[in-house]
Amino acid sequence: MFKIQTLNNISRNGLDRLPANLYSVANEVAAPDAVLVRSADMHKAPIAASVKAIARAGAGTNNIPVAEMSARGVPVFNAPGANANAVKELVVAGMLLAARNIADALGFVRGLDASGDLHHKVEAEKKRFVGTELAGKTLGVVGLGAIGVKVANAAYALGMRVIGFDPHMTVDGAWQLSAEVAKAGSLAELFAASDYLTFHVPLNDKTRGAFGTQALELVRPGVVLLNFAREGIVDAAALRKGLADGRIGRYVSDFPEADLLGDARVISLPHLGASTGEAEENCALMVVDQLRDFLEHGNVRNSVNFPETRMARTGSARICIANSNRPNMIGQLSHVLGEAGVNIAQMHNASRGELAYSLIDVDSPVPDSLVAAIAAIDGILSVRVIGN
Ligand SMILES: NC(=O)c1ccc[n+]([C@@H]2O[C@H](COP(=O)([O-])OP(=O)(O)OC[C@H]3O[C@@H](n4cnc5c(N)ncnc54)[C@H](O)[C@@H]3O)[C@@H](O)[C@H]2O)c1
Ligand SMILES: O=C(O)[C@H](O)COP(=O)(O)O
Repeated sequence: MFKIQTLNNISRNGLDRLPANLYSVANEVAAPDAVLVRSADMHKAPIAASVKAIARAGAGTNNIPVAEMSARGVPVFNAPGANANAVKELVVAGMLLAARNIADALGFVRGLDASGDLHHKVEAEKKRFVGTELAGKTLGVVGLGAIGVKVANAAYALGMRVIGFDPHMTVDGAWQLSAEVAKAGSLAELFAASDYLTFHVPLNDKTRGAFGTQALELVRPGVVLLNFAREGIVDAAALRKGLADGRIGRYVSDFPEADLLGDARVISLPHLGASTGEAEENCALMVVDQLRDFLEHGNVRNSVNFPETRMARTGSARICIANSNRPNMIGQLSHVLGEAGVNIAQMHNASRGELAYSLIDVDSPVPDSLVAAIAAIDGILSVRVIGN
């Protein structure tokens, strides 16, 4: 029986894919085998030594101590693209909210006194909310991954000119991107050309503050800045300076900030990007399937720290080993197996950066003494036996 701890609400349809005879699922679990999480901050509390995998039912994994998990030989999974359409739709809504002054206009109507001539009040005041159209404006998209590509294509379909920047774009992403989206040679070029600017990059040491004081010098006065990625992508000081001097016309964000709540130029949503029934279900289905494949077979799909590793089972016991990616690890492993008289039926080894992962199917049961001998090899991060 595998014990799964959920740190957030996970879509029921996903959890229903965990058969009750094999899995128990709860919020509070002693010694869980795996954790299912969305945005809960896993940096704050220690992660139990029993945890063999963490599955993020969403895209961003900055709430998970991925490097620490790598050092422990624990894979972190996510659900690439599973919530991208939901975010795309909200970004389009965000551009429209800003362009047409919709939040202010709604506030005005909500505050109207129902008595008297409503029609007159509406017609007299509507000039306060005159907006602009998206068509013909230029959108700059930073990060052309699952979300950025969809946003770029949608904006083009709305009649916008679109320019994008992503130095690490995948071939799949390039196939999906409209040929009409122009490629910016640099961030500076993109900043200078954009009426609307949207970020769709993960938060990490390279992207933190990607919109900072330098960007502020380059952007068009009155630019509409959209941040549906992560709060830290937009530098706090640059944002406040840009709003104060009018360089930033509007800031539309999924991450409300306390001191900007009352600022009419700031439109904040409560981290709603992926909050649709469809996206929540897509994410949960994807990561639950990946988690099961890992726990039951050791296979790795869509991990952010482990290499893709899949091998059909031979029906015998399987040893799953994560180790530091350095010379002679396989040599030492096969030596230890040979010493224990255990024959390798088939094996698959893959590496990613500093980590390597092996699946070894063997012809006979794996004694505890062999597991201990493998674990004792210098550089072994984790070892697990399935189907003994
Ligand atoms: N608001 C929400 O609810 C919500 C929902 C989903 C994702 N997100 C955030 O959006 C991010 C992107 O999601 P995604 O599904 O598109 O991820 P993704 O991995 O498909 O795409 C990210 C893209 O950013 C690019 N990139 C990385 N560093 C870059 C840099 N320095 N400059 C330019 N491009 C760079 C990558 O090459 C990749 O193409 C997530 O990491 C997450 O933080 C937010
Ligand atoms: O990175 C993500 O997938 C989003 O930020 C969604 O977060 P959520 O699952 O907490 O809605």
